[in-house]
Amino acid sequence: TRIIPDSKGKLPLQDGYDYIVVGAGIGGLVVANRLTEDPSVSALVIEAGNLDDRAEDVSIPGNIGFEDPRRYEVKVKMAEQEFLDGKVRIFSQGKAVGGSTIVNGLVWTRGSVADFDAWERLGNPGWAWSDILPYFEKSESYSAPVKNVSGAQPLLHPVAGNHGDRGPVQVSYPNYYYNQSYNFLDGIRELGIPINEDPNSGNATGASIVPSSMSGKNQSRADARTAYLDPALERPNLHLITGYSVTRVLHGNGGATSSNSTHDPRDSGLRVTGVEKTTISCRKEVILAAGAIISPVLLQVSGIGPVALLESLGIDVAIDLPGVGSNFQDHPTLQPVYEYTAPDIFTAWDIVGSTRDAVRQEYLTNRTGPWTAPMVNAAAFAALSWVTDREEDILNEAANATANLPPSYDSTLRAGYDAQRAELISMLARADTPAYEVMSTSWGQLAVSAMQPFSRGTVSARSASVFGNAPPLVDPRFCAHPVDCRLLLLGLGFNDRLIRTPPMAALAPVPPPGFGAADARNETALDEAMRSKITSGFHPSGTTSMLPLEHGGVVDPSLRVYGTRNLRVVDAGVIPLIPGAHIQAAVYAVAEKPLGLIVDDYNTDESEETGGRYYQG
Ligand SMILES: Cc1cc2nc3c(=O)[nH]c(=O)nc-3n(C[C@H](O)[C@H](O)[C@H](O)COP(=O)(O)OP(=O)(O)OC[C@H]3O[C@@H](n4cnc5c(N)ncnc54)[C@H](O)[C@@H]3O)c2cc1C
Repeated sequence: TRIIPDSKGKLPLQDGYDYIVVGAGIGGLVVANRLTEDPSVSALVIEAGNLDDRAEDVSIPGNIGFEDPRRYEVKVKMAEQEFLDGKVRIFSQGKAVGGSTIVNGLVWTRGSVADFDAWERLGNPGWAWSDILPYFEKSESYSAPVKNVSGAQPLLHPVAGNHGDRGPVQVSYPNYYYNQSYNFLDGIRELGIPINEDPNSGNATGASIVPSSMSGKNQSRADARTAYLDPALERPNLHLITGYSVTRVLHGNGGATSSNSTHDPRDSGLRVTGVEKTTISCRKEVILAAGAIISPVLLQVSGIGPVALLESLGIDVAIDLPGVGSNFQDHPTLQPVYEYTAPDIFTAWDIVGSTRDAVRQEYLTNRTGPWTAPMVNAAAFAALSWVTDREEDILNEAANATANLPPSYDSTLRAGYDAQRAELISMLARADTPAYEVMSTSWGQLAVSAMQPFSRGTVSARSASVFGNAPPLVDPRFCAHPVDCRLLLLGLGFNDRLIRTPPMAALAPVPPPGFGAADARNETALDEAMRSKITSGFHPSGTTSMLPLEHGGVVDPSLRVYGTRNLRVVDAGVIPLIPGAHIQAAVYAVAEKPLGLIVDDYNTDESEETGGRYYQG
C-alpha cells in the first residue's frame, strides 16, 4: 500500500484507478482490502483524517471514556431537538484511518435474526439473517478465554459456533472484569431477565458480558485499520491518501453519471481538496464510505438528492433522489450515573496517581488488569414483554401515535416509513429482539438506549459545498415518535428496580438528581428530567438507505446509487432499519457482502442503470 500523507503539495497519484473509495472507515477499508486481493485491480482510498499514532489512548481498552483520542474525532452539532428540550447536542464521528473504529467503545453485537430478516422483507433480496451471517463470520476472529481470569464466573459463550475464526477483526473479552459487572448481572437476573451467554447467536435479548472488538492475545483495540489496512500494506495496487477531503462527485465526463449524460459513465471522478485542488479519475467505480453523516451530504452537493433541497441551495440537479439524507436513525440514549457509594468498591475512576502507574505497568507487562477492560463490561437487552405489563398499550402507541415525520419527507419516504413501522412493531412484540438496552460501567453508569427507534430525522447540506460556511444540518429528531421516550422511561423505571435488588443495593448506588425512586414513580417529572439528558447512541445510520425507490431508497441491494451506473455507498448510511444492537459488527458485514456484486459487474455484462428519477429540468 502506498500511503500518501498530507504532503501539502502535488499528489503523487497514478493516472487513474479502477476504484476510488471515499473514507477509510469500516466501509472504505473493507471494500478497498477485498477488491485489491486481486493484484490486477487498483484502488485508491481518500481519507480526510490521518493515520493514528497507536498511542495508549487509542489502543488500550481501559482508556475508553477517560483519555479519548479526541484528536481523531470531529464533533458535529445537531439541530435543536424540538421533541426533547429544544437544545442542541453533539455527535462524535471518527476522523482517522479506521474512521469511527479508532474512537469507538468496542462493543461487538450483531443484532437479532429478526433485524436482518426485516431488511429483506423491506425489499432487499439477499439481505436476510441467513444471507448476512456468512459475512458476520467472514469479518471476525472470535475467541473466548478458556480460563476464568477474574475470579468470578465469566458467563461467556466459549464455543465458536456461528462465529468466524479467520476474519480480520479480532473479537474477544478482557482479562479483567470489575466486580460490579457481576452485581449488575445478578441484579438483572433477579428481575427475571435471563443470562444470554452468546448475544451474537441471532437471539439478541438477555444479559451478557459483552464481546469487544479487541485482540484476546494483546488485549488491545481491534479496528478497521488494524483489521483491513495493516495486513494489506505490502500491496502495490492499493493507495491511500490521508489528510485530504473529497468535496464532490463529478458526473459524466469525469464522474459518476446519470443516464442523460453523453459522456462515458465509467470515466468517474472526484474532486478533492488540498493545497491544490485535484481531480482524480477512475475506470470502474466510485465508492462513497464517508459515514452516515457525510456520504449523503457529498451526494447532495454533487447534485444527487431531493430536488427541492438542491434547488434551494443552487445546486445543479443530476438525479432527483428524495431519500438522500432521510430515514436517519440512531439509538436515543441516556447515561445516568447511580454512583456506587459502598466502601471498598474499585472503579475505573480510581485509576489515578500511583494506582494508575501500577495498572499501566501491569497492562504493559502482562496484558492483564483493569486496563484490559473496556468501559462497558456487561449489558442487558430487554424484550418488551419481560419488563412491562403494559405491552399492549405500548404496541398500540407505537402503531397509532403520530410519527412527526420531517415535513420534507415525500410520499415514497412516508410509504417506506409505514413498512418499517410494521416491522418495528412486530419486533417489539418478540422475545428475541430488545426494546431497550441497559449498559453497565464500573462506576455506576446504567446507560439506557431505545433499541427499536420509531423516530426519523434528516441530514441536509446547508451550502452548495461541503466546506461552505454552514455545516450540514443534522437532525435526528429524537423522540419525534413518542414511543421512543416511552421506552426510555421504561428503561429508567427498570434501573430504579435494578438498583434496589440486593446484589445492586450492596453497592449503595445513589441515583442522579431527578432520577430517584420518588421520581421514578412520577412519570411526568421523570419524563421532563429525562428529555434534557437524551443524546446520541453514536449509531447514525439510514441516510442513504438500501430500500426500493418507491420506499425512499437511495441504493439498491447491490448498494449502487439509483440512477447511476458506477457509484455505490458502503457505510452505515445504507442500513435500512437500525438493528437492535451496537452497529459496527453489522457495518463490517454489510461492507463484506457486496464484493462479488461489484466485481461481477465488471467481469460479466455491462451493468445496467438501476432506476432512479433523472432530473429533466
Ligand atoms: C464515539 C463513538 C463510539 C462508538 N461506539 C461503538 C461501539 O462501542 N460499538 C459499536 O458497534 N459501534 C460503535 N460506534 C459506531 C461505529 O464505530 C460506527 O457505526 C462505524 O464506524 C461506522 O462505519 P462507517 O464506515 O459508516 O463510517 P466511519 O467508520 O465513521 O468512517 C468514515 C470515514 O470517512 C472519512 N470521511 C468523512 N468525510 C470525508 C471526506 N469528505 N473525504 C474523505 N474522507 C472522509 C472520515 O474521516 C472517517 O474516517 C461508535 C461510534 C462513535 C463515534
